[in-house]
Amino acid sequence: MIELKDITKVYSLGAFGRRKLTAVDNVSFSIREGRIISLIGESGSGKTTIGKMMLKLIPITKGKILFKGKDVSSMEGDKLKDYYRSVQGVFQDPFSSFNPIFKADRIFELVKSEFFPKVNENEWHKRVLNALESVGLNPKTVLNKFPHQLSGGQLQRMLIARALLLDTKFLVADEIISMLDASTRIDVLNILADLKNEGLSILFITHDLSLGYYISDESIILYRGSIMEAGKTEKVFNNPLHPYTRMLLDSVPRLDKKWETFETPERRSAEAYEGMCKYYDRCPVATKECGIQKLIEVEEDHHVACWRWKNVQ
Ligand SMILES: Nc1ncnc2c1ncn2[C@@H]1O[C@H](COP(=O)(O)OP(=O)(O)OP(=O)(O)O)[C@@H](O)[C@H]1O
Repeated sequence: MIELKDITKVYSLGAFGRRKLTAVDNVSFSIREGRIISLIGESGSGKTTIGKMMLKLIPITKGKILFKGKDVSSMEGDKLKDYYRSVQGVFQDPFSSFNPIFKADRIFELVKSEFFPKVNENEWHKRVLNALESVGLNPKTVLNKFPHQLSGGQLQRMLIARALLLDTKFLVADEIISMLDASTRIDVLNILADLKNEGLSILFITHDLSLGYYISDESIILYRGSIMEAGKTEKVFNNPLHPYTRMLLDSVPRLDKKWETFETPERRSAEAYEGMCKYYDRCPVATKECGIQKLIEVEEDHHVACWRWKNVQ
């Protein structure tokens, strides 16, 4: 349904934009209907940049994004509007998506005036009630309230309801539960799982491995803008073959284990990894032969960007 082909994003930095930063480097993946893919990586690995390019919030430097086979970058006017009926995003901080001086349900009125001006008020009200109920919200508790009178979890669910009003087929969910407390997190995760069962596809952006494992069919592990490992979630998590994925999984705190210090390999110097694998400076199994790595299929539905994957213990 949505396909990223060799996507690269280079940001210009500094006063005259002379310094360049490659935030996303030749990334390709696709998401089919009714699937959840987790995009997992530490801060700065390029997750949000990928989500923003998919939502056309920032331009792509190189590569293509196809939605149902059509190039997204050339969409304008009515075609772009159609795209936004199908593809929507929900972001980490629900408070920043609401204007504090207006009631929170104004987000629904804006959807109506922008996308459904001809739908009559009664019909629209019914649609809003349905959307709220499908994300587990009682309309009486959330309608007619200002954002500060609602909790982060309620606001986040209202944003998901807003996306549903648009008949969304694909949702970019960028760290949407990081700011919620544990019990609300599970509620929102379960809502996403229900929506997936109804055919919604989701790019679930997270730095939290356990959330990715809990919810997704497939997982992509990103490091410095490149995919290190990707595949079916069970394969990536139960048989991690990239040293970076191993390191990430080893650093997840476990309830049955007390904290202990790990020996981290000494970092190699930054110059030493010019033309080398992106993980070269931290990798415990790296050798001087580790050039720029491409994804290799190591088994069905499991790809790893490490030629030494057999040496990863
Ligand atoms: N507008 C921008 N201009 C310049 N550099 C940017 C811009 N936006 C992001 N970056 C840089 O691009 C890299 C990737 O950022 P991005 O926000 O995509 O990462 P992330 O994995 O989503 O991180 P986080 O989990 O902290 O949100 C980072 O080094 C960041 O500093």
